[in-house]
Amino acid sequence: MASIKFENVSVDIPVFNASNRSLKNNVLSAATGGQIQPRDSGRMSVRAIDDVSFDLTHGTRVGLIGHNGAGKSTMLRVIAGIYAPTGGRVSVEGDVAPMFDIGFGMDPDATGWDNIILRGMLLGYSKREIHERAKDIALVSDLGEFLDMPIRTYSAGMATRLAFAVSTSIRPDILLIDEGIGAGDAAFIAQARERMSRFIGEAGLLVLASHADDMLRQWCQTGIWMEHGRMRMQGEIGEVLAAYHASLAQG
Ligand SMILES: Nc1ncnc2c1ncn2[C@@H]1O[C@H](COP(=O)(O)OP(=O)(O)OP(=O)(O)O)[C@@H](O)[C@H]1O
Repeated sequence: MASIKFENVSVDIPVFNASNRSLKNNVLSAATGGQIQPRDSGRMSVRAIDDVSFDLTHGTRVGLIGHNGAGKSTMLRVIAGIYAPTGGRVSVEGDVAPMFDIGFGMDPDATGWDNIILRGMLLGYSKREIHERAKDIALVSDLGEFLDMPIRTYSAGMATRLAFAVSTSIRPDILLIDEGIGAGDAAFIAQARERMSRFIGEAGLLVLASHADDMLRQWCQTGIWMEHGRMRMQGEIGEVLAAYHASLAQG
């Protein structure tokens, strides 16, 4: 059974080359971003997540809502184990498939075929399993003979196709999606959306960070509204979106 539990989780990201001079005292009133804090010896850090607690259980499809820099992507990275929390506790049960950081686990000098194996193993396949699936994945990517070429020769859209084909070949317990599916032409996006819908249906738990209301309403039943790294509201997706938009309208 898939589950994600955050207990008073905070994430501070140190920033080493920020200019103190450009940071105004009223920076917290800015509409975007996390909370910028001075650290010892003049260094700065951004509190991207601030004391967040929630409990997501199997069958939940939750949308992360909020302004630019509110902490949505950071939250997904913490769930994926890419960032460790600097405070609090995170427990995640189940296999996680992150559909972002699309170049993660890809080697630009290796061929498309080799990258299918590399990324597949990074997502938890055994060597044998990924070799068995490589042909199907290649078909989905629709990259034909380009699969014999190093992926540094691919366009951004072609690399996305490959990463997407590998990522959606697993059956995840937990699926993490950040915003749009990435670069691609209309035909690919249509195919990707269809494949994604099926993929979402198979996952035990979905966390989707997005600014697109239609996507959030279509795929999520509940929402978490983030503001400057804090959780402002959790509830039924329509209610959370309405409250979020009402706050934007007030300025
Ligand atoms: N690598 C990093 N170095 C420094 N600060 C970072 C880093 N990654 C994120 N942040 C900061 O953490 C805060 C939260 O960022 P995050 O990417 O989680 O926001 P978001 O809600 O996903 O935003 P968006 O909707 O624009 O994608 C922001 O203030 C951002 O500047």
